[in-house]
Amino acid sequence: MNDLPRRVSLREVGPRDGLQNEEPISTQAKVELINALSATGLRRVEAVSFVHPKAIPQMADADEVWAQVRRSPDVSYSALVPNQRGLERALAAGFTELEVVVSASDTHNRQNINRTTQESLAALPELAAKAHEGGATLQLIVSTAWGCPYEGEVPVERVVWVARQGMAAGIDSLAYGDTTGMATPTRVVQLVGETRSAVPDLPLGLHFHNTRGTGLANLYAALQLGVDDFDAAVAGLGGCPYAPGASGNIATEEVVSMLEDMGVETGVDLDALLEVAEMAERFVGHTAPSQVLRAGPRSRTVQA
Ligand SMILES: CC(=O)SCCNC(=O)CCNC(=O)[C@H](O)C(C)(C)COP(=O)(O)OP(=O)(O)OC[C@H]1O[C@@H](n2cnc3c(N)ncnc32)[C@H](O)[C@@H]1OP(=O)(O)O
Ligand SMILES: CC(=O)CC(=O)O
Repeated sequence: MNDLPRRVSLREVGPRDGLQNEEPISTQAKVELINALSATGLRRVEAVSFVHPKAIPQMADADEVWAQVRRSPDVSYSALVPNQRGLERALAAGFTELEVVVSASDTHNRQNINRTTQESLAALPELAAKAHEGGATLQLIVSTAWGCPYEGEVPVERVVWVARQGMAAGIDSLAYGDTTGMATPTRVVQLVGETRSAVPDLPLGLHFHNTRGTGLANLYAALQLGVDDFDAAVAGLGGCPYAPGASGNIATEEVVSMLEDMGVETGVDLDALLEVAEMAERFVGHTAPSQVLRAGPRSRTVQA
């Protein structure tokens, strides 16, 4: 086994990515979910997105949710934005960590953001400047980084070109989104390698969906390259309503269960997280994809 990072930083995206693909749940339930996640040892939570309420009705109450969350001093909360209006709303709400999403493939960007990739990228320098003026950091999340549900393959050069544009625009960090779970370990190694050559100083996080069952294998491949920053969603919820076939993120409790057993610290209390995963499942009203939620932690035994 290659040397692995001693510790990883997990960003919990359940309250945003997890809930954007479900029937809307109440503001109160969202607040309870974020509060409960904040008490599990998770240090980063993407709480809401400031998008058009017609595009994603599930996030229409982002301001109310954020106003009611009991903010833990141990947790950094962030918000996803698609454009300048979203960024202004997020700054006005008091967020100091923002993510802007741009897809590497034009077709998904048009479906999702109603702009070409180039149009979204052209807006980035101003977004980064406005974020910094407002005292916030801005991460660029490049969606469809390993493939697009409309266009299929997305060339690595295209994805790296988007990353370079982001760096030139002044973003603080980069994340790649595997929107519909098209990554495999080989493709992860290739894209991470090319990205490190192209933008070596840009901190890189990875956001995997488990649509094709390769989520944890992808994470492990990245871990072996020293990547130590990952998104995951409680109970394995998630998916983009503008990406047909998209399904859940890698489940946070699966990531924590695997990593802790491998000696990689996450800082997360697995038992506490599993209770929150049960809560999330209750809130969405159906069985969630997480397998650790079904099977329980490795320490769980049954009577012989
Ligand atoms: C891979 C993933 O999971 S990404 C996350 C999931 N996907 C998403 O969240 C999709 C988000 N997409 C969107 O919200 C929309 O497509 C947008 C806002 C980006 C673009 O929509 P457009 O209709 O092109 O917006 P446009 O700039 O033309 O503005 C139209 C109206 O929307 C308003 N608007 C624009 N952006 C926002 C925003 N972020 N929040 C609220 N209202 C907005 C404008 O003020 C304008 O209002 P007006 O008609 O009263 O003047
Ligand atoms: C912003 C995201 O949610 C990333 C993705 O899934 O492409």
